[in-house]
Amino acid sequence: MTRTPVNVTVTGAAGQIGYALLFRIASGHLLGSDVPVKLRLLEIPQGLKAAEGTAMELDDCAFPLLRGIEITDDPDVAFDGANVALLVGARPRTKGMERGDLLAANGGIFKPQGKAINDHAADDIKVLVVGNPANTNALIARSAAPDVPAERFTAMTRLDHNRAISQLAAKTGAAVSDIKRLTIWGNHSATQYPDIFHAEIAGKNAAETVNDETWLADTFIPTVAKRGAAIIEARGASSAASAANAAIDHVYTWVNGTAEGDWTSMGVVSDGSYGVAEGLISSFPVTTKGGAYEIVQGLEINDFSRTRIDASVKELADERDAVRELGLI
Ligand SMILES: NC(=O)C1=CN([C@@H]2O[C@H](COP(=O)(O)OP(=O)(O)OC[C@H]3O[C@@H](n4cnc5c(N)ncnc54)[C@H](O)[C@@H]3O)[C@@H](O)[C@H]2O)C=CC1
Ligand SMILES: O=C([O-])CC(=O)C(=O)O
Repeated sequence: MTRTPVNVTVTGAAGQIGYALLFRIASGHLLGSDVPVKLRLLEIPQGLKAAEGTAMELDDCAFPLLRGIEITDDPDVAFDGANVALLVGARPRTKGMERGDLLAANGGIFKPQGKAINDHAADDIKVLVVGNPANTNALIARSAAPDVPAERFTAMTRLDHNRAISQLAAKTGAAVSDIKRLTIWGNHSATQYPDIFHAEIAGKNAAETVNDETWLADTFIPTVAKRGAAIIEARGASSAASAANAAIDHVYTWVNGTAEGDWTSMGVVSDGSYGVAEGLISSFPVTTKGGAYEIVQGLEINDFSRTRIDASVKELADERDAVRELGLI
């Protein structure tokens, strides 16, 4: 049977994450090894030539699942009929730029993109925002798309989730595949909270297995939360391949489901669960099935976790207030 290709739009396609991401989408890792895709690459005018170069390389791979590539600097064209949108392109913070300036600059990108998604995307559109500040950029895009169900806008905390699993595996000597039910709460920023109190290592509670609150507070949490900065320091450039890998994992899990007994972390619109103000796009533990996700309910939150979740959610609320003041939402 010939399947209809899925339209996948990638913004910031000529950037470093784009370069690591596009080949894996085209080879079937985003949606599945039997799902053909059509790529739409959105860039700013200065990025179009480099995007064309990447498209030439994609052609040269002769990927059987890749059914077309279109390159444009027009969001209305890029999101026309889009089923999946990966919003990677963002304005990086430059020297002397205040946080408010960064939010304003990104508002100029994510507001029109949200509107273009609202007006042109397919009814089943799923959006992943990677570009930083990812949670608040997702909030801006979502607010500009009132006709799209709010739960279709998500922000990426899967890289943090994967980083936390890897750190926990290294600490305990466990295999990565033995670690389940880890949670990233809050913002994709240094305030994020990687929570191992509900995690399991080979079926045993992770916090009890580790049994070392000093390591948890002073090593594990800051290592995961500041990993992005450590990569920049070491590599001289921000995480690209691991970020692309996490974007693939995020969408693949959203579309294809979490394993029985496990969950993942996604930045999703809060319904008020766990005291996170309704409407904020915050990271939660979620299960996915049939292309939809649900926030895991009923987890007991201890004092150690509560303080840290609250701090990260407060930062999200502050960012929301700042973009509201700027008229972006
Ligand atoms: N959520 C997460 O876990 C992570 C997020 N990031 C973020 O992802 C973003 C992209 O990172 P890189 O690829 O390394 O950056 P990059 O600077 O290499 O590429 C960004 C690309 O976006 C393009 N762009 C800028 N404005 C655009 C617009 N309005 N429409 C379309 N394209 C536009 C630029 O021309 C550039 O080609 C950054 O904001 C970075 O901070 C990076 C790592 C992890
Ligand atoms: O810190 C950055 O700029 C990139 C990022 O989001 C990460 O690696 O987590």
